[in-house]
Amino acid sequence: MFGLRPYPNSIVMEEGKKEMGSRLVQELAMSGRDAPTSYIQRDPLRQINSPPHTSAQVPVIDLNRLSQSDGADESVKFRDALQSWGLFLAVNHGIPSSFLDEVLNLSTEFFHLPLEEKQKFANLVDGKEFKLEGYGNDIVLRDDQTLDWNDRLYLLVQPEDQRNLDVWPTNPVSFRDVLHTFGKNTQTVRAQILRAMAKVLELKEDCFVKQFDEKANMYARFNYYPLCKRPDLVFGLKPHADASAMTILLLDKEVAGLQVRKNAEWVDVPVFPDSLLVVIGDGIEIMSNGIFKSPIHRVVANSEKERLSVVMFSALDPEKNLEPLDELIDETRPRMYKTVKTKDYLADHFKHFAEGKRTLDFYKI
Ligand SMILES: O=C(O)CCC(=O)C(=O)O
Ligand SMILES: [Fe+2]
Repeated sequence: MFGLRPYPNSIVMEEGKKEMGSRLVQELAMSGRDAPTSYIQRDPLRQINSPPHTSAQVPVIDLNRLSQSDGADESVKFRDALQSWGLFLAVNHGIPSSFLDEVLNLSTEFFHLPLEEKQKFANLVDGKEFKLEGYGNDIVLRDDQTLDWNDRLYLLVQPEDQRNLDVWPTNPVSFRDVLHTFGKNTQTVRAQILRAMAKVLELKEDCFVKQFDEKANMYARFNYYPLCKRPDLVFGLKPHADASAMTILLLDKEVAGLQVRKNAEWVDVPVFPDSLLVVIGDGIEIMSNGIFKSPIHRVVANSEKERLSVVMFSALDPEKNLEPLDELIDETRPRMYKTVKTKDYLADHFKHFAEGKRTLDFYKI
């Protein structure tokens, strides 16, 4: 989804709306009843079952080769992936596969806990005050909002001193430690990618990496997609672009479902064990002055298998301005986006996501 914390980070939902939003999808799925109308896609342009027609395949990039002196061909692939796809599957990223398995297993264990156990970390207080962090589902801001068929756990991971441990699960017991380590690992992978981005644009190596200072935000979003009886009518996650600067995802090892929009078609992101999926967010699209693309993507629901993803969103310090790098503006490539404070962009995105609009469009010059 949008991924990041809006400001303020706690909102009281209106009467009527809270009934729409306070049910967990897992409960709905277990009840065996049909999906409530609030989950049904009403927009005819958003056909769910449009099967991918294309033979285009999501690029796979070897991160280790990118940094080596003989990695020129990999750099060409990398640049093309960022410009024409806005995402790629990263292999040789340096995180041991046994650790990635642990992250996925613990996440599954959490979602399989009894409801009362998970509710201890709920994002909804007294059934109406919606907190951005914690376990639950979408805040409902509008009567005509279409909800998504997933429950999630959403946690600020960095800066470390701003963590809200009240909503960090203590069950499974190693959950917190593993998330802490995964956050550090993701940060290392992020730095590797940001340096490689600078290199392919022939810029100073640290020009992107230095934007992510110690106040930069990293959020984890654990998405759980229960079985859905009507995947033809309901999205696991509706089409959106990420408002982050960069998103690094650990996807389910067995069940696909994520699709990316490419050349006016939906392309499946394949199951690819031990890889990480790297998605450019609006932040990097803006900083790169539109050279790198923040792609539209969505998750289709599944009537036979549940699915899980662990998503790490990176954004700048909320107080920092988001704007194109000076080095990427000239007469041939004029500035394409207005300057906006990161926290204002995120707040806007939060509103636009509920309305089904794309935030980036409001900042184009
Ligand atoms: O679950 C997935 O595969 C994608 C999740 C996603 O796009 C998001 O959380 O922003
Ligand atoms: Fe996303």
